[in-house]
Amino acid sequence: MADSVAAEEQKFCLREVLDTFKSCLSENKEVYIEHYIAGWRGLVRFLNSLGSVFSFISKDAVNKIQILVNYINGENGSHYATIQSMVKYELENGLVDLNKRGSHPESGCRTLLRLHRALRWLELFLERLRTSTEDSKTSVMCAEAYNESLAQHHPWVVRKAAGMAFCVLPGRPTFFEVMNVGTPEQVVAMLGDALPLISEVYQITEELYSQHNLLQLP
Ligand SMILES: CCCCCCCCCCCCC/C=C/[C@@H](O)[C@H](COP(=O)(O)O)NC(=O)CCCCCCCCCCCCCCC
Repeated sequence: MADSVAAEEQKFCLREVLDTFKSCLSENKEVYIEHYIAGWRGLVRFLNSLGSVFSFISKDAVNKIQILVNYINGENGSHYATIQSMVKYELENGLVDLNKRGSHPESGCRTLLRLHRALRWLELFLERLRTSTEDSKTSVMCAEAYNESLAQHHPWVVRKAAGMAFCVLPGRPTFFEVMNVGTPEQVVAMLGDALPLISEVYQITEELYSQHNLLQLP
C-alpha cells in the first residue's frame, strides 16, 4: 500500500510541469518567482528520473532554486514576489554585484539569470523535440540547443561534462515515455501549447534584464 502511494506520488507528468509556467505571468505581465521556481523544481524531478549521471546538473539547479527560496522566505520576502519587484529592490538597495563578484555573490538577480539562460536552452530543446521525427536523436537535439544558449556562458570543463551527459540521454521513444504525456502525437500537441508560454516568460525576463543592463551579471 505504502509502496503504491509512493509510486503514485512519484508519477511524473511533464504536462503539469510545463503548465506551471502558465501560472508565472501576472495580469500585467510580471513573472511570479514562486511559480517560476515551481516549474524548475518539476523539471529537476524529471531530470533526476533520467538517472544519476545528470545529478551534477540538477544539483546546481536545486542550489539556485534554494537561494531564491531563501530570499522569498526571508525578511524582505515581499520584494521577491516577482522578477520585476526583485530587480527593482536589489538594484535600488545596491544588492547586486554588477561587474565582478564581491559582497553580493549570490544576489537574486544573478541567480535567476542562470535559470533564465537555462530556460532558453529548454525552449530551444523543446522546440526541437516538437518538430523531431522518430529517428531524431535526443542527444543531438539537446547538444544543439545547449550550444546555441547556455554553452556560451559556461567554461570549457562544464561544456565538456554537459556534452558527456547528453550522450547518455535515452532515445526519443523512451524520453517521450518518461514525459508521461501520452502518445507521441499528444506529446507534440502538449509541446505546441506549452512553448508559447515558456517563450513569453523568457522574453519578458530577457527584456527586463536587458533594460537594466543585467544580462552579463558575474
Ligand atoms: C534532458 C537533458 C537535460 C540537460 C540539461 C541541459 C543543461 C546543461 C547545463 C549544464 C550545467 C552544469 C552544471 C553547472 C552549472 C554552473 O556552472 C552554471 C553557472 O552557475 P554559476 O555562475 O553559479 O557558476 N549554472 C547554470 O548555468 C544553471 C544550469 C541550470 C540547469 C538546469 C537544467 C534543468 C534541466 C531540466 C531538464 C528538463 C528537460 C525536459 C525536457 C522534456
